Amino acid sequence: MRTLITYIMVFPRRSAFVLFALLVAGVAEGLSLTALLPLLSIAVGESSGESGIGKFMVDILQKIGIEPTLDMILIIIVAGMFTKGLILLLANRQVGYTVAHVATALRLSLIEALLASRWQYYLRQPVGSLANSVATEAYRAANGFEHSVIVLALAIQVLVYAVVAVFISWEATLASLLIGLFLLLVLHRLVRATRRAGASQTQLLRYLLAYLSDVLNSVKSLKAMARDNVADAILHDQTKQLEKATRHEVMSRAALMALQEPILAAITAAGLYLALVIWELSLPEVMVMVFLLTRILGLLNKTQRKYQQLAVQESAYWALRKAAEDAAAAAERNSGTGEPTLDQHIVLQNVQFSYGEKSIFDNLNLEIPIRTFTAVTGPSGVGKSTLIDLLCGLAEPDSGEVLIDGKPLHDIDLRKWRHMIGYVSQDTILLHDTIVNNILVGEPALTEADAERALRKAGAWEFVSALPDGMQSVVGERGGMLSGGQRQRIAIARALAHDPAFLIMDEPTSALDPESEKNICETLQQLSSQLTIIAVSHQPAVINAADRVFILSHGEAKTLSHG
Ligand SMILES: Nc1ncnc2c1ncn2[C@@H]1O[C@H](COP(=O)(O)OP(=O)(O)OP(=O)(O)O)[C@@H](O)[C@H]1O
Repeated sequence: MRTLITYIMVFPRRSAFVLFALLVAGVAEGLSLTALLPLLSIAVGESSGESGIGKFMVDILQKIGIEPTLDMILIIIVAGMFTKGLILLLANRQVGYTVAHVATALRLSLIEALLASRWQYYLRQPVGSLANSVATEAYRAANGFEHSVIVLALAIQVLVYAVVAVFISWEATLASLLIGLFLLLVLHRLVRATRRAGASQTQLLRYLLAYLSDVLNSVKSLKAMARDNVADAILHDQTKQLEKATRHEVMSRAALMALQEPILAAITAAGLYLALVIWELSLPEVMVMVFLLTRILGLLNKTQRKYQQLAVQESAYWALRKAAEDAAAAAERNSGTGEPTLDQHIVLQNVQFSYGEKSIFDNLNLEIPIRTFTAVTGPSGVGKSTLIDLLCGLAEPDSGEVLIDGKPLHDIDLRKWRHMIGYVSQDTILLHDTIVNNILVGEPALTEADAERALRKAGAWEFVSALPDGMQSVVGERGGMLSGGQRQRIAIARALAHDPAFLIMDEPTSALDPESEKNICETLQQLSSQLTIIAVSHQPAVINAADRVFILSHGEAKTLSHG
């Protein structure tokens, strides 16, 4: 029930629209069936001109100039059904479009919240379970939306039907509704069982996909050590559990379907016996009772089946919504509005930083003047990458300041500051695409001329222009058709394409041979006359090429002087 209400509150306009479409279809059906009333009134022995709803219908028909003969009434019923079919077609189309829209809206809300979340939060999210949220959960949640609107439309239809039925026989209507409610209550256990099965499917799918993506990412090393069977066993086990949950769902669904009809038949048979044998009602009266009973109960049964389907899918909606809400709660702070400039220096002043209990910097102080090449070195795990995160605003100091031209970074518009940064990560992965696309990576503001200029600056133009297809050459899977040094130059060109003022490089030469490393270092030295560079590195060649070197140790930075 909560899901149903929530869906409608989250998508009010679309729900109203779909509901309206479904109701119009229902009313069309209702109207065409109302035309049955004169027939029924004849059936119960009322002469069509005397009293009640039959007379009402006859009057209306006569007023619009239609004589209520049997053939005319039958034509109206059939025409009504055709109209209903047409309206239903339009309504279903609307439902389909809306479901697609709901899935897209849910996906986007999660993706946007995640991309806007703090880096530390983002790092903790398993990729597989995110992929699962965006793919399966959004799809299931959108189907849940469809079912909830249908449940609502059917419930309203039951109500409308009951109102019409009261005019024919209030006793039969009351009896139908009471029996219907009793049936709903008796079979509700099956709905609850389906809900539990749906919730465990949602949970298991998350685990399974999170684990699967981890395994697939490291499959080579697992295979090489013949340990893929362990992963295989775990995946096998999780898949089996998922199958079990699906079986429970299928069983409850099938049981509900299977039980509804016989119970309904038994009730109808008992009613018939009572009416005909014990109460000795007339056959036409009994016919009316049976007609209303089966119609109302049929609709109620259908409502419950749809509600059961909603119960399977609702957990996907809640899981997805929780993921999006958690990500939104962990949104990156960007309260700064200051316009960034980089005309003087970047300074870290008395910076303290820790990951939870683990202290990384106690009192970090360092200065990076503009148009210099600064190298940062230190033992593994000392906090070099963390320093870079602080400079980009991906991490915030617990105390102390990151100052850009003397302005605290938290007062500066973070996005504008990041636009001024060119970043080359430790593990740059080139896309299986052309060189130019690898440099522009879809940035609409950049042109091929920017890519060429960046390649020249990165010292890569010589080898790129010598390729048969130049910048249009495809680099292969992960850039496999280029050498390590060439890949690194493409990565540098990518970081330079938007003309950054500050170039950050994490281990720029760790995978290179001495010759390529020397070339990259020369390029960085040349570039430092135009922009500010910081490179994290263990490599002596980089340290020697830099203008200034800081060694991180014990939470502080010490300057290394060299000639
Ligand atoms: N997101 C995180 N949550 C908790 N601890 C972290 C996180 N990121 C890094 N650490 C820890 O903080 C310490 C510093 O990590 P960092 O990656 O900055 O070191 P590093 O000097 O760059 O190491 P390396 O040279 O091995 O890349 C490490 O001990 C690491 O385990």
